[in-house]
Amino acid sequence: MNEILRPFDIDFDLTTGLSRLKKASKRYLSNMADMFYDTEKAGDILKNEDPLIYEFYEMGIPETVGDIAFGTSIVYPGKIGNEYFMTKGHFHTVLETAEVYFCIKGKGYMLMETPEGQWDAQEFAPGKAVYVPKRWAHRSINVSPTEPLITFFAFRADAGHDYGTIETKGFRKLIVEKDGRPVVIDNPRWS
Ligand SMILES: O=P(O)(O)OC[C@H]1O[C@H](O)[C@H](O)[C@@H](O)[C@@H]1O
Ligand SMILES: [Fe+2]
Repeated sequence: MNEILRPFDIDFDLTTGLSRLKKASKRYLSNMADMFYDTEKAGDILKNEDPLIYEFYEMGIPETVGDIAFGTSIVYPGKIGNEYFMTKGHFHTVLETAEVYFCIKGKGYMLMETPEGQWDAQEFAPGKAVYVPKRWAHRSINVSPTEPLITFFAFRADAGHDYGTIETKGFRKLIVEKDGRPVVIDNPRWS
């Protein structure tokens, strides 16, 4: 079906990243417990609580060529062990599709890697845009102890999400806190 949308607008609050008009999708620790490398720590936390790690908007844009999917993504502050709260991260199913993120609030990184093993981490700060080229898997990471990381994203609406690779192998690199600062380390569980 080639649905064509009418023009519309939507609000995103610059302090919370949330819209008053739409409901966000929420990911709790229980939805991604074994994506944090310290799975034992994640298990311990889950015995008492199930923290909200991030929220993002799926606007229901048709997944057709020529459409652009967009929304905000809000990663909350926190850590599992010394690994910061982050999104699951994904490749695009149509690998040859890029994405752009604009940081509205907070402090963090976009961690990226290609299937061939290149990796990169670009800093998020308010007013900075990060370009995720085609072929690069991407994960947002919030390194602030107090503030949410709020980004606005836009990508080709038919790109799709490929979670499988990241769910089974993880990213080659992790961003963790060491001596009070974020550092990039090799993922001990990557294989
Ligand atoms: O899909 P995740 O890796 O869980 O990240 C959550 C969301 O983050 C970003 O903002 C992307 O642009 C969305 O397409 C994605 O679904
Ligand atoms: Fe994406």
